[in-house]
Amino acid sequence: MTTPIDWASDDLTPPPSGRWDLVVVGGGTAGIVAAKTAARFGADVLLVERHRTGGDCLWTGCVPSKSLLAQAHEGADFAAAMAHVHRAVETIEPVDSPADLRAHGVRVWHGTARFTGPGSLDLDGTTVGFVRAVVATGSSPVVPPIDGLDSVTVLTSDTVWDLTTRPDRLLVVGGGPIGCELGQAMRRLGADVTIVEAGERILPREDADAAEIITATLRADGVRVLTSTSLERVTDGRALLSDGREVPVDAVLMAVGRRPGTAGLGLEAAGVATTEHGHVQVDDRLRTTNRRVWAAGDVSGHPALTHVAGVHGSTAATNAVLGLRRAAETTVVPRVTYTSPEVAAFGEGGTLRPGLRSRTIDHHEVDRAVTDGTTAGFSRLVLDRRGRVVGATVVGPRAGESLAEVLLAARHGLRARDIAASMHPYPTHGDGVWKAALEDLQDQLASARVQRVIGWVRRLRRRWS
Ligand SMILES: Cc1cc2nc3c(=O)[nH]c(=O)nc-3n(C[C@H](O)[C@H](O)[C@H](O)COP(=O)(O)OP(=O)(O)OC[C@H]3O[C@@H](n4cnc5c(N)ncnc54)[C@H](O)[C@@H]3O)c2cc1C
Ligand SMILES: NC(=O)c1ccc[n+]([C@@H]2O[C@H](COP(=O)([O-])OP(=O)(O)OC[C@H]3O[C@@H](n4cnc5c(N)ncnc54)[C@H](O)[C@@H]3O)[C@@H](O)[C@H]2O)c1
Repeated sequence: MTTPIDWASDDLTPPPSGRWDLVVVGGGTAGIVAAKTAARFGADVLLVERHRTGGDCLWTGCVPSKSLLAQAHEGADFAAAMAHVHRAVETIEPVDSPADLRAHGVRVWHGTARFTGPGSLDLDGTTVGFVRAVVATGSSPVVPPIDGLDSVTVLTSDTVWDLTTRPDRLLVVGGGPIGCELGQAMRRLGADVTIVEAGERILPREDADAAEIITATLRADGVRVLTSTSLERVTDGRALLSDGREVPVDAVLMAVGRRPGTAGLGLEAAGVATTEHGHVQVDDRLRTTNRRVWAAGDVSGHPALTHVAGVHGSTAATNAVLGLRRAAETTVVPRVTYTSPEVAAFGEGGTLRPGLRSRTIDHHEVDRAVTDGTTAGFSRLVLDRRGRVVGATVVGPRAGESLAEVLLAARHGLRARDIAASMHPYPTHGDGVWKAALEDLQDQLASARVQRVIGWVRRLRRRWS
């Protein structure tokens, strides 16, 4: 996406080689939130961004993908959909702009940062010192070497937004959130789409029942979903798959995961260690092996999600500037795949650990799903022995929104009966979660112990009256 960034002349002049309270490397969600948080605490903050502030989420991730999906679900044509994508990015861009960072008291510099020591950075030839630093350099798509790939158009989530015409036949490699979202969007925009997933099912992080519904929906849309399959090579415009199948293709979209952004960052010079997967190694407070350096966002190995990057960016900056010891949130971390229907989940799920129970409401029992004709889905709560909410999966329209109350409940140790006790508007999709909580409450009430107490109270009342 080529929308230019409005850098001020100040952003293009290297900052004075002084010592900053906090230097933030990377101007994506994690870096922006870290820098603004630190500036709010009165720190002298320098943010260094080598490409464009806003990072992956704004330019190549959440914003364009959700814009494309919205248009695809409406049945727009490709050109109109892409025009909407670009408008949405331009509309949101000012919130992440250098101007907005400056308005928050952050000094912004457009250039590349590289650590030269435990308290110093090289900024394209200028050395600056720091008391503390936050690494927020994000991640980038992995493109595995595959024979003949250079004979077709190879797309990633970085480049797909530059397309001006729709590829007629698209092979998507990888059935994770990117492959499913973009695969469904491109199919609904008219492309012939095949998704090949090496694992036994798509969306491997999600509940198997959720993955089954998304597989069925994609197939109903006309997407070829091939699991336990990978791309072997490309010859003469045909993709040769591991199951022996040949699929004609115009373009291949690589969606097989991401690589943390640590190359050329000079982390060794700073004494910042990385994990075996190449992420910056952080402790539970997001501090690296250099006590003056913190890390947040995709580069840290925590789930690669914008809300995680933002919340952790704030935690890292707060710990760095104020010397607090706040632990990074890792338990109540929601994730949503924005296919139609959406898959929203957090916490415990899948095969349940001993002591946990689940309550599932099929959306055939949710009146709003019936009225809207969107019954492919379910709401599932996972509860501990005391009935506290420790996980959930919702599959359905706007499932991400249905998750909000469950997240609040989990964060505050509330029980299913607390959700059951709060009146919900009728008819909404949120009825699925409410009904799951009510069902659990009714089962508790039906237990022998509770029935004995109820019988005793009844007999007592009869005697008194
Ligand atoms: C297609 C797609 C859809 C997505 N959809 C969602 C979604 O719906 N919801 C969700 O929660 N998440 C989504 N994500 C994930 C989300 O975009 C990322 O988790 C989030 O943007 C990560 O933010 P970050 O700040 O860690 O990194 P980034 O946004 O990648 O920012 C890192 C920045 O650091 C800069 N940088 C790197 N090295 C240097 C250096 N040496 N010097 C200076 N600057 C440097 C880069 O230029 C970049 O701007 C999606 C991702 C993709 C690809
Ligand atoms: N809605 C959202 O929140 C959203 C949307 C898109 C991306 N994201 C973030 O971006 C991250 C990256 O997404 P992603 O989908 O690229 O990666 P991913 O790691 O989540 O999924 C990659 C998929 O590709 C499969 N795979 C790996 N190698 C393969 C091969 N050679 N052939 C076929 N299949 C192969 C994996 O089994 C996996 O299912 C996500 O983990 C997520 O955190 C979030």
